[in-house]
Amino acid sequence: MRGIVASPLPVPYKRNAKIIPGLLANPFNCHFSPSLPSIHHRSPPAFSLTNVTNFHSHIHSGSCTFRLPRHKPCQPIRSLSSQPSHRLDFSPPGRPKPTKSTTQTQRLNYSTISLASSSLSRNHPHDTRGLSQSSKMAGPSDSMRRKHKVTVVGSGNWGTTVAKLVAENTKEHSDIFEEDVQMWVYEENVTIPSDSPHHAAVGDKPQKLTEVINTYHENVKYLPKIPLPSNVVANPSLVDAVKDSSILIFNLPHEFIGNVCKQIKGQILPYARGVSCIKGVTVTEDKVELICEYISESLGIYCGALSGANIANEIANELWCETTIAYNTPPCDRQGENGSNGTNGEHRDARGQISKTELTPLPQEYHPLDHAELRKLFDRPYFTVSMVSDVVGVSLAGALKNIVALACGFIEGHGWNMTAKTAVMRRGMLETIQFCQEFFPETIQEMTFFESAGWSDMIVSCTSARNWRYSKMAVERGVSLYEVERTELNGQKLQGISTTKEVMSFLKARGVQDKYPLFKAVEGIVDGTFEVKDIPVLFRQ
Ligand SMILES: NC(=O)c1ccc[n+]([C@@H]2O[C@H](COP(=O)([O-])OP(=O)(O)OC[C@H]3O[C@@H](n4cnc5c(N)ncnc54)[C@H](O)[C@@H]3O)[C@@H](O)[C@H]2O)c1
Ligand SMILES: O=P(O)(O)OC[C@H](O)CO
Repeated sequence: MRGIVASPLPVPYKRNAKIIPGLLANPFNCHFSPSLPSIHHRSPPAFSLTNVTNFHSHIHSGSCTFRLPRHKPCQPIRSLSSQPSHRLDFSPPGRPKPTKSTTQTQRLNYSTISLASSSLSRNHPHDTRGLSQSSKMAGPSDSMRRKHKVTVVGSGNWGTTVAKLVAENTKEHSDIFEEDVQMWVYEENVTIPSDSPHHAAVGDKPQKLTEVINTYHENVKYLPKIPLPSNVVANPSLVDAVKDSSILIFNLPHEFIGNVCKQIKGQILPYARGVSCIKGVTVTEDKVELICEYISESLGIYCGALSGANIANEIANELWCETTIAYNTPPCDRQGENGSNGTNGEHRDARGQISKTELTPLPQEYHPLDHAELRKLFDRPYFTVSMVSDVVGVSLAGALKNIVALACGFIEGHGWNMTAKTAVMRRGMLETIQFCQEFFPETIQEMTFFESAGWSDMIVSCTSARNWRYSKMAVERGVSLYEVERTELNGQKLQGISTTKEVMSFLKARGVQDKYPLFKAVEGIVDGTFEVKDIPVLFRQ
């Protein structure tokens, strides 16, 4: 995996302006209402950046219509009731509807186009209909089943927040999960802040972060002032933290995942399953890989992806939001009615191909692990989980929005406001979708961009998350992003710079960087070869 080699952002972000050619116009006309009570569509929207003209969107009440470019044939408009699979599922704050609702199942089926051949349907990796029921009918009774042990690998701002909510759920579902949740902490010495109630006990004497967490049940450095459940167990040993865990939740800045995987390869249960909450990509020479795929291949396990419009501090304070989990239960984890696993360890990768990684089936003595169980692990009254199958859309939307968030910070730091930012968000989303279509055409499902992992994350990231906030600050202060990260973030990481560098190095290796003018401009601004003031020029070409 390539390291992060972003050169420091030169002070002014301006001189030597280079005009970058060719932002493309837009592919679809979209009308939508904020409440989206129904959707009428002519066909799944085509988001291609080619053949596109006159993008415009406006809000009106009552419906959302995707209009294809004129030359494309349209199917008859069907009402929501006759086409529930396209329905956007808005659960109100509080407990979500039962997992196996018709809507949910049918919506999941929409995300199956590339693999939905009849010969595959029996072990269709995306089809979860009735799975829990059959799983529960088969094999040992629930009370006899082995519980899943859960480890969160990472303990930053988001890692600690996810450990908190997962630990609340393991307690609540202690029939399925072991109550204690291991949380691997990259050990460091911390000083307890003077305004903390724990300060009096130790003063300014440096303490080990793991000991502080386990004593005071608070991550004073990365998630201060949030009480953690006592069943979150901080562990400074990575190998010990993952030992015997059947569920591994990866949650650390993406630049560290390579080293983590190296350390735990061969040290985990062969049938462990993963969920990556990491927003980023890995690039090796001219190959781009999803983080969850990288984890799968490095460790020989299946790994899904969690991503959404999620500001850790808000969720830690139990302010409601939603998220998206993409998980394709491997066929070998589906227990048949006779209690036997469905197949050998074959499963499909993010490109829809048979994966080179042969999985070890999850033993039947365990509770099955599918959408229903994952929802039990992650869903909270303040954290509504939507389960989908599109790992590509969920992973890449989560990674690429960080590039766009930097652009929006630059824009605002320059003095422009919300209207300019929405223009940049729109362009950024088009390039994101183009990227997915160009490099993962086999499996990408455009409806994913209407999940929390899609547009919602784009909006929140460009208006209130760290990559936006600190790139704005860097421009306002005329200092580099690295400088701001070092002085303002107290050890937290901005994922946008490294993602920009990695994505651009991949695009350049392919010779297609000019097809992504906004991404290219962000790299130019970071490197000092493009001026923020010239961003509008991109929109005129
Ligand atoms: N913070 C959020 O609001 C949020 C929300 C959603 C997703 N995410 C994503 O979650 C992932 C994790 O981010 P975060 O916010 O928890 O992290 P963070 O930026 O808050 O913290 C940095 C973490 O990296 C660890 N670290 C430092 N050096 C390390 C090393 N050499 N090896 C391993 N770990 C090291 C630190 O101990 C710390 O836990 C990122 O991909 C991020 O984009 C973050
Ligand atoms: O704070 P950021 O910029 O890392 O973004 C946090 C989340 O990804 C927003 O959904």
